[in-house]
Amino acid sequence: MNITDKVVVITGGASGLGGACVDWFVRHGAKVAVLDRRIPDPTADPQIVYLEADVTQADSVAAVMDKIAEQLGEIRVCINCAGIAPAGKTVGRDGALALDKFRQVIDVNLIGSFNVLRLAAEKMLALEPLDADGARGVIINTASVAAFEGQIGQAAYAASKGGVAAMTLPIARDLGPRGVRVNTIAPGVFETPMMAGLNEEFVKPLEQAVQFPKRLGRAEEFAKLAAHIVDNDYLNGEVIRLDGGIRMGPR
Ligand SMILES: NC(=O)C1=CN([C@@H]2O[C@H](COP(=O)(O)OP(=O)(O)OC[C@H]3O[C@@H](n4cnc5c(N)ncnc54)[C@H](O)[C@@H]3O)[C@@H](O)[C@H]2O)C=CC1
Ligand SMILES: C[C@]12CCC(=O)C=C1CC[C@@H]1[C@@H]2C(=O)C[C@@]2(C)[C@H]1CC[C@]2(O)C(=O)C=O
Repeated sequence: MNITDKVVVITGGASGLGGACVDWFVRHGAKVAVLDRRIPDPTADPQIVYLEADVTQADSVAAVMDKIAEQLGEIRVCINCAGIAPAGKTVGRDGALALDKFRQVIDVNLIGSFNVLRLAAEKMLALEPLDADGARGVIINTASVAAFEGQIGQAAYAASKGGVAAMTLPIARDLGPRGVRVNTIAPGVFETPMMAGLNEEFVKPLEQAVQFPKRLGRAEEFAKLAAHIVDNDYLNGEVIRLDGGIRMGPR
């Protein structure tokens, strides 16, 4: 799908990987709406529509989708980047991990992604196809290499991202017959505010664990893959690692 003039909804677009997608898609002629629970100064870029919502909330996300369709037009692309990555061992110094902490990570990363994509897909399915194949839209989710190699303290995070990876194919099967493709990117370790604040002592070994190039991923590299997924009409139902070949160890 050519992205020029297409409406692209990006969750978590106020920061990091989502923010890089916002920049990339705006630069390449898309109309971008950001859905985030934390909105930057809305006057900063008049080309972008910022809407505040929590991805876990059914009603407010539905209202935001209506508003985007009203303000920008036909929603053709949805990129789910909103997520959280708190760590917590199953049984730590203070005892068993609080169930609410585990639930919150599943709620934001897994249920939040599904909530957004189901409502975006509903909008896409109501649109006319764009080409002879019957293409109506594209959905991109963000998992993590933790879906496959969760580290110590990442039971909740790995479970949430494993869920995102696992739901990719069945959702592609649900929506494919009606012209919507669904793919997931599983990033390795990227330089974003989520990683900011980690000192050299933590970052160096992570960089060394990457096969090549020996550095953290750049957010723009994530955006480039998202753009390729949108552009390549034959890519569907796939989970794509973007990780420089890293395989995470236990810690
Ligand atoms: N940075 C990294 O190394 C990696 C990140 N990821 C995943 O990529 C995605 C983006 O991560 P980063 O850009 O690094 O993080 P980030 O912390 O820079 O950005 C996350 C954004 O999501 C928003 N957000 C969080 N919870 C929300 C909610 N309930 N409703 C609406 N918005 C919400 C935040 O406000 C923030 O703007 C996340 O899903 C993360 O798990 C996956 C693998 C590696
Ligand atoms: C980079 C990690 C793992 C992959 C992912 O999906 C999200 C991440 C952001 C938080 C990082 C994750 C990681 O690799 C371990 C660290 C760096 C984590 C923040 C603290 C962390 O657990 C650590 O410092 C380990 O030494």
